[in-house]
Amino acid sequence: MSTAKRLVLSWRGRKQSHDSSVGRLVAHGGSALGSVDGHELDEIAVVSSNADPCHVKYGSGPLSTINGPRLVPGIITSTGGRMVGERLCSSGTRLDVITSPAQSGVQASGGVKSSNESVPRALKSVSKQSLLDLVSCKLGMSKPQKPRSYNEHYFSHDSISIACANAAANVSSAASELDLSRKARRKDLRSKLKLPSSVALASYAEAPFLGRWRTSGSAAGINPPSSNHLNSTSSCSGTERFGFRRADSYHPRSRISPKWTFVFDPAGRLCYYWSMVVSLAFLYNFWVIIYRFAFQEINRDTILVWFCLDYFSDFLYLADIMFHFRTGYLEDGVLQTDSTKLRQHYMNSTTFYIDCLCLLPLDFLYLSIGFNSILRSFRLVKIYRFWAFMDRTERHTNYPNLFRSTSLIHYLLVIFHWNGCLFHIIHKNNGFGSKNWVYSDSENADVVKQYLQSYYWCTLALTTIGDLPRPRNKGEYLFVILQLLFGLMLFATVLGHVANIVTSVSAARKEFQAKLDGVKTYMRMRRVPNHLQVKVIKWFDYLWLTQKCSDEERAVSCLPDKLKAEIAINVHLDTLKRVEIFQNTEAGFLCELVLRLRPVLFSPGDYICRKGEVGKEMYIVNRGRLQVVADNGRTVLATLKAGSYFGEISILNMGTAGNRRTASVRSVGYSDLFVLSKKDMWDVLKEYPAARVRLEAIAVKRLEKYKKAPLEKAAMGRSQSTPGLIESRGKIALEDMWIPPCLSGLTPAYPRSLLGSPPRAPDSPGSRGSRGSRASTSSGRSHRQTPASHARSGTTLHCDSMTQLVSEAATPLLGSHEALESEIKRLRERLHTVEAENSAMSTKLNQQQWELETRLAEIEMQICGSRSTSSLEDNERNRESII
Ligand SMILES: Nc1ncnc2c1ncn2[C@@H]1O[C@@H]2COP(=O)(O)O[C@H]2[C@H]1O
Repeated sequence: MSTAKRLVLSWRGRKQSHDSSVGRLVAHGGSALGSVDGHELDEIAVVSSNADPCHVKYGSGPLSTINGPRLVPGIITSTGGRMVGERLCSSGTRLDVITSPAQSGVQASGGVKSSNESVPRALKSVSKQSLLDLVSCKLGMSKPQKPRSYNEHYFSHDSISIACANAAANVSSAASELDLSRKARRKDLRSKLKLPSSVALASYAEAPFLGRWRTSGSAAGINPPSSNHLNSTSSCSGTERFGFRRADSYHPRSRISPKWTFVFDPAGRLCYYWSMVVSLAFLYNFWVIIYRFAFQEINRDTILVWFCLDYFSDFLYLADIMFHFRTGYLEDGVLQTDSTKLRQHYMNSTTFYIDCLCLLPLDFLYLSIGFNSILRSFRLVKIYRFWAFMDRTERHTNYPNLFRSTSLIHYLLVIFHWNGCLFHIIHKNNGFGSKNWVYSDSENADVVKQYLQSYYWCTLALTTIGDLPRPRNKGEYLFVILQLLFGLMLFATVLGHVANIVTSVSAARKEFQAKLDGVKTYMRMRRVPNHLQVKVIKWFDYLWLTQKCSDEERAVSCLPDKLKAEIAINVHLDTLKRVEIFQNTEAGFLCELVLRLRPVLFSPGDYICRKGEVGKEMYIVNRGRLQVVADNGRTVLATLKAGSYFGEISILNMGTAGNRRTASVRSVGYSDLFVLSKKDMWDVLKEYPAARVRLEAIAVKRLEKYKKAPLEKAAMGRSQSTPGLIESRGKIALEDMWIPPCLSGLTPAYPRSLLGSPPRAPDSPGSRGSRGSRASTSSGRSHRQTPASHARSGTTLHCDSMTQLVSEAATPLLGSHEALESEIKRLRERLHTVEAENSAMSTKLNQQQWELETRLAEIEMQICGSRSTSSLEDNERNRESII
């Protein structure tokens, strides 16, 4: 067992026996998923896993290198302004120790590969983390990266020491403690490894870097550490996988002249453009070889030009072989970048032999048989490159049907071209005994005309249009029959392709039409009123005109969740950013929300919500105009435009009417909104208590603003009859509610106790919490309802709902006995609802409280754990002390 492997095991042992937060050991073997079975560990690196998201990079895209930077996809790598040592000193509470086989003692750290147990966790965290990164980048939340010194780039022994020294000067005493504990831990590790002190945990590898230039001077001492292969990735997007780096710039001591090296990512753009160039070279051969063979006359005057073009295309073929030597490939899903492996992989592949075959130098035969372009026919084997290029273009293009049509036409033209040239060759060689069956003036015409005549003949034959000169002998008959049969097949194939293209072009329209027809049939069957039918059809019109997909969720349903999330972020985030309520909130919070948004479309005049309804959703205006209207439906209290939001008050239970809508909102024209359900909102808020406090604070402010606005007046005018913006009077038992004495005689079923309460006495002992006038109560309420208190209080909803009950109970407008009775019934029902909600709310709050406490305890444990020294005894002591 290698020393490094022992290190792994020893760390694993420690990991099992201690809290996992103390250190995380990540083994780096040869296999993609970090299995160390059968692999020697050759590299060791220490990476802090709690780096700032924007200072942390993952394998760019889904791929990572195995032998260059050696990253398993999803493993966090240090990239940011803070070097590892610094992070270790200042904030790291968890260490990832990456080991791999000792090439010469412990050599350069080639990168990161996780141990079996750490991989799934890392992958999981990464998918979320990368989304967070995406959101952070989109929001511009990423912290500016500090310019890094050479030492900061790499976590060599020196760099760690220097970083620790630098950091020690800056960080707090707590950080220094952590620093010390880590130094002790490193010492401990060193002693376990029995390595000389000059060999640091983070060592260098002699591995190439993915898409990076490096110097040939890759002596152990000056090699950069592997983790940097992604360090210089330009953005948080993690999409750029090709870049260059001079390794001599890594280390000031380096005096070796730079020799550039690079590896191409097969999925990268560079590879794509290169395949385009090679495809052009192939196309040249594809069109020209047969043409020059059929019409050899053209060679006489232009031989030099043809030579130049031929050998230029050969040069491109040759360059393609070189290119292949430096093109990475995937092994177990991980991009290989090791030059030796790349070379071996290419040379052992069929592609290599095909590429060599393409360049078979039959040209030497020119010397004996003279110039004949058919000797270059092996160049056509390169067609595999052309097909690959076409496939990729078809996958990537935004106009697939246009591309398919163009490609089909091209294939047709090429087939006609080859067929025409073949026909001309037969004709030139005296046909099948006679030349009567071909056009007569061919002999005298110039080359271009002869070519066009042949092409024309083939077009007639292959499109089965006919009108060909009649064949005379058997050979001619046979040839023309074959031509016509081939033409038939070709025609059928082309028709099929064209039909496919046309179908896919009109697929969206057909689907839309089918939906519309279905709805129309349904409305006719159910005798839906005409005006409604017209409204529905207009809604479809708008949908079609704005090119909206009626079922956006279904459109992306086949994608994996992570991709869906990324799409959702890109589609919705801009809208969310405009919404004040979500500005300056945590990226993770937004990320969670964005995944839960559903687009909806409202027609002109539609009420999105009505005052007094139970609020179940909040809305964000993406496009369109909406009006907040008073009860009468005419008084407009506010107009909402893109970027506005509404419906938050009831779903946050902030209104005086608890979870009831405080106003009605109507769509003026077609409105394009995002809906966020109450459940989703609360699910997210559960995880982000700070965001919740903030949202509630904004909601409180908004409520106050509404109250100052005309809404208050409008609401007051009709607040006696409807739930809504009615001022809080505190919590009053139903029994204590006041009934106007004039009605008491008419209410035999009504509890007598109710009648005893003084009429709307604000200071009544029965009206707990009621103080002062309506206005003062209002301000008192808003004062009481601080976000924090609201967030913590499980009684707010109860209070609000009861307030509403009180207000409604205090309504003096009930004119008759029946009305009173029905009102009592209604109030009782509502009371039950409110009680049910209240108990559900308290359960939720209890759960939240429990979660917070647990989290707090965890963090305390972590802090204690990270301060501990590496020794077992210390950890044990810490644990005890925590307990
Ligand atoms: N005066 C107002 N100005 C703007 N928006 C309002 C006003 N009154 C109510 N709203 C919004 O309309 C929404 C109606 O439902 P909610 O009470 O849940 O939340 C309400 C607010 O978001």
